[in-house]
This record gives sequence, structure tokens and C-alpha cells, in this order.
Amino acid sequence: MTVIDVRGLRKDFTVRVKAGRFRREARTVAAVDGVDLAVEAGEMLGYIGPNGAGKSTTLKMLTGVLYPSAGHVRVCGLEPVPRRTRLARRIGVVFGQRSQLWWDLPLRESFELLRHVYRVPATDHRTRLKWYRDLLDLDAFADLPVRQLSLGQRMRGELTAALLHGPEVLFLDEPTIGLDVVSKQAVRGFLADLRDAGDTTVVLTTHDLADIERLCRRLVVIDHGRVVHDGTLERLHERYGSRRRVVVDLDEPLATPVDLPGATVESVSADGLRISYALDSATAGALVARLAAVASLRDISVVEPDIEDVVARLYRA
Ligand SMILES: Nc1ncnc2c1ncn2[C@@H]1O[C@H](COP(=O)(O)OP(=O)(O)OP(=O)(O)O)[C@@H](O)[C@H]1O
Repeated sequence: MTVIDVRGLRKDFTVRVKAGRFRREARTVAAVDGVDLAVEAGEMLGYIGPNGAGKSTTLKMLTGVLYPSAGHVRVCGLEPVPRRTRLARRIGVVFGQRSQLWWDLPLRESFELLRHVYRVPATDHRTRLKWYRDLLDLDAFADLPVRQLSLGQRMRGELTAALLHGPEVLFLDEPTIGLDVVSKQAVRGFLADLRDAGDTTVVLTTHDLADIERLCRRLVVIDHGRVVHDGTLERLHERYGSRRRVVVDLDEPLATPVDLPGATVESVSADGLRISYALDSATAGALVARLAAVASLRDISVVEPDIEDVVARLYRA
């Protein structure tokens, strides 16, 4: 079932720019410029792109905060802006700058208030809260007022708050930004469990590509308001020519360089004992077998392509 259905989505902003010493003129900027997107129930989708690419503007249109300039949007079958109140019961939202929690109240009481706001039956509330408490380790700080929480603790609270009414879709804007390592792990682990449970569709924007590697099979990359990639991470690697590397440590330098079709020497250390090969079409096994026939190998490591490189290259393209 398609939970998010977006076709030809656009958002234009009118900005005033300086034109000469005293004049300013209005110019139209397409923040989102014809995005098509279909997300199926239970998917966890990574929505990424450089600064100013149009990610937040898209999320705002999907959650009913902004009216599109053109195009078709349905989330859970509803048009977000006119059906905003109804939609709010079916989606959860975590946007970095906006909080759903009451700053002066203990976290625990915010959860209780949200139960009333969304009119969640007490048993459902209890079951869900128990799950989140365990997974996100909330008990350690649930009695503190929200204003006293660390960023990581607050984010764990925000995630719980966004999910307590059992939404079908969860929108997350930069859920791990600025978090300490422990909270980052906790949030990622939690999202991985949520994905595996399969009941919630998630759209995740992030600058932290480790989030994507850990969590999202499907990746949509947006740049200048347009989708430039929609597919798996592997496909992105293939498309942008990222390659695995094999690094070998030798007992003695090679007398003559070893050539293998499908592999390229990337670097050789000054003493000749460490060689790094980039794999084009050869397999790591074939390369190692070839080397082992002519040299004594001390150590071998296979380095997976780094998504940061791929995305940096993609943005430059
Ligand atoms: N209210 C607004 N008025 C005018 N221009 C806007 C407005 N909101 C966003 N923009 C412009 O639209 C473009 C897309 O912005 P958006 O915030 O959606 O990008 P983003 O991908 O979320 O970026 P970031 O990663 O920096 O959060 C940018 O050029 C931004 O300056």
C-alpha cells in the first residue's frame, strides 16, 4: 500500500534580492522543483541532500505545515494542509527545532498529557510506553523536567512523544544531529527496531550518513529541489563509481608490480610493503589469489566504499 504519494510537487518562494544600490527586486526560487515520490507502508526512507536542497520544505508540505505551489500530495490518503488535524492523528513528527514536550514538566507528565491530546486508550498507551521506555532507556531521566534534559535525552523523549499515539508514518528531521555517541547509538538502535517491527513508515532526513547506512535500504537524494537518485545505497555506489579497496601488507616488497585486470593500484607505501588496490571488476578473492602466488602476504583488509565520498561526488556532479 502506498502511504506517501507525491507527484510533481513544487514549492516556490518569493525572495527580495538586491538589484543595484537602492533597488530590490522580487525573485522566485523553486525550493522544491517537481518531486515525485511513492513510499510504501513499512519502508524506512532516507531523504538526503546538501544544505538548501529542499528537504525541510518537502517535509513541511508532507506534514501540512506548508501549502504546495503545485503538484499532488497524499499522506495516508489525505491532502495534508486541508486535512491537517486528521492527518496529525496518523503521523508523528520530530523536527529538530520544534518540541512536542512541555519544558517545565517532567517527561513522564508530557507523555500523559499527549495521551489525552490524542485520546489514546490507556492500555495502548501503557503498552507502547513500556516498549519505548525499555528501548530508549527513558526511566533514568523520565522524572526530570524537560528543560533539564541533555539534547540526547530530549531527543529520546521527542521520539517517544511522536510515537505514543501509534502513527502510521513518522517524519524525522535530523534526529541524530548534535547528539553524543551514546544517545546516537540509542536512537539508531531504536529506529532499527522500529523498522524491523514493520508497522511504521519512516521518512528520515539526515546529514549523518552513518544513519542511512545503518537504517535505510532506500535512499532518495535531492539537490536543487529535484530528485537526483532514488534507489538503494548499493545502486548509488555503482552509479557513482565508488569502489571497494583491498589493502595488502607484504613481508617483502614485490620485485615486479602485479597486474590484475579489473584492479588498479591506488597507492604503494614508501617501503613498498603496503599496497592499496581499487577493485573495478575483479573480486577481492581473485586479487588475493594472484598476489599470494608471487608474494608472502602478512595481512589483507577489504575496505568498503565510503558513502560520504559517494555523496560528496554526487553533489559535485
Ligand atoms: N520561508 C522561506 N522563504 C524563502 N526561501 C526559503 C524559505 N524556506 C526555505 N527557503 C529556501 O528554499 C531552499 C530549500 O530550503 P530547505 O530548508 O527546504 O532546504 P534543506 O534541504 O532542508 O536544507 P538544510 O539541510 O540546510 O536544512 C533554500 O534555498 C532556502 O533558502
